[in-house]
Amino acid sequence: MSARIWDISQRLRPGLPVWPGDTEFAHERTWKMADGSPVNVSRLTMSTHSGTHADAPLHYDEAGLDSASSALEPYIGECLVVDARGVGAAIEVGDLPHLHSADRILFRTYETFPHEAWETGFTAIAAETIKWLALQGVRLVGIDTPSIDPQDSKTMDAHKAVLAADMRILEGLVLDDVPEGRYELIALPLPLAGADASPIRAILRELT
Ligand SMILES: N[C@@H](CC(=O)c1ccccc1NC=O)C(=O)O
Ligand SMILES: [Zn+2]
Ligand SMILES: [Zn+2]
Repeated sequence: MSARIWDISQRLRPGLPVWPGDTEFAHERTWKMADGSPVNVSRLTMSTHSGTHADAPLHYDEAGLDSASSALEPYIGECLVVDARGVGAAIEVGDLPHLHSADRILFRTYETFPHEAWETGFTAIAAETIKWLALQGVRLVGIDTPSIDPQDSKTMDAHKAVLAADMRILEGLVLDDVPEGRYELIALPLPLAGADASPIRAILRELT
């Protein structure tokens, strides 16, 4: 019996809700079998932060690594899924369970993931919480909302705290069907040279 897999990735399709003002998701057929081409080929137009994605340090640090340069270790390995529903504007240190040892933490904040509409006022992560997680040895933090900072943030305090601790970030996860607990995370960024983020196919696999 193979280990159970949870797909925690948004479906990338035209109409995907994106950050206000960001690039809409689109794909266009550039070679068509219907027109006699031997194959169908398409072109994608999308934001680096479309759907479920991994921020690269370059997103919040002009001198930071791009998506093609980051080590892969943070994005694959044991993780802890934490239910943070109802905590309000930001996940505070007091909202955290006793972590034991966790290298990667994923936070669920939505009762139901808003697949069809952009939701403002989403839950962020307080910078103090990022600093505390870094002291616990956490290398990667993930969340089901579009950002670890509030939508109107101009100082990006949580991203700056991630930078100071050289942690990695996943955003736009879909955790509705995932019970709290420990899993194997596989969520690798694409080697997109020069990119500030990368779409990912994020999955959780049951630990055996
Ligand atoms: N997923 C992004 C959201 C974000 O910061 C953003 C995305 C598109 C355009 C502007 C953005 N941020 C601030 O203006 C993040 O890393 O938080
Ligand atoms: Zn992002
Ligand atoms: Zn981010």
